[in-house]
Amino acid sequence: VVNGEDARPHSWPWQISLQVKHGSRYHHTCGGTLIGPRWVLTAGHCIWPGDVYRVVLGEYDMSKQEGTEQIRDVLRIIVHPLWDIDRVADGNDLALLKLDKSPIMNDSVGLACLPEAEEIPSHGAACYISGWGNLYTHGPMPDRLQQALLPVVEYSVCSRSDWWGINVKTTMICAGGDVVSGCNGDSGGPLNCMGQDGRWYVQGVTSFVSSRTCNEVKKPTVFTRTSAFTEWLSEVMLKY
Ligand SMILES: CC(C)C[C@H](NC(=O)C(F)(F)F)C(=O)N[C@@H](C)C(=O)Nc1ccc(C(F)(F)F)cc1
Repeated sequence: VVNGEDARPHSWPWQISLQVKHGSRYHHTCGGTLIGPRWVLTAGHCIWPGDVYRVVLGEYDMSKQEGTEQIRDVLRIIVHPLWDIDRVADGNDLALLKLDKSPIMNDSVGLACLPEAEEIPSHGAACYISGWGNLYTHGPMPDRLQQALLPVVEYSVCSRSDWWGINVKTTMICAGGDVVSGCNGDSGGPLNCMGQDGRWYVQGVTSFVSSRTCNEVKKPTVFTRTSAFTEWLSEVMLKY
């Protein structure tokens, strides 16, 4: 997250760290969101065939053992059937991870809400990105979870030719801009928007930023819009 701030510890209890095994060690590769007792939502582009993953919940400061961390193995990975790394602009950048067993729900680990089908956060909606992604383009990863309030950019603006043009679809949400943005390593994490009921909804899954720089003017961060995939999400979680 570029130009964000340290989140208050465990204030986004559904935020997870997706970690990939390299040799004998695991390291953070993407964010994700706990949306069911045994289900984590992340980005399709976070998943590489053959890699071994684990999920760390209740994480805050990556440099410390805080006693709130819970580690789970990934039993099954379902990537959206239409996701294609060579067609990023087509969207569908989603994957569901089934955990070997549910984490213990407590003050540090909890569920995010999924929005209703086709619910679009209004332009004024308060949406926060959260993640351990780079603090700036080619910059360092933070130790502590970062957050930033990202203004939602209407599709009519985001799809202008000098903005994302035809690379943004209505199954995506644009938010942020040239000051605050997501950055590499935030992939798969949530765009947290507060609903009328005062609950937090995961309206987006961090998908892409400009390949030139994370916070580029007229290239807001692009999220997969979860309310466009409610049927697929519920089908998968019911079936597997
Ligand atoms: C691996 C990528 C598919 C996703 C990767 N995502 C991220 O770094 C994050 F954290 F913002 F989610 C990214 O934006 N990386 C930059 C370097 C990139 O490739 N951006 C990008 C790729 C394709 C398009 C498109 F859609 F226009 F084809 C736009 C931006």
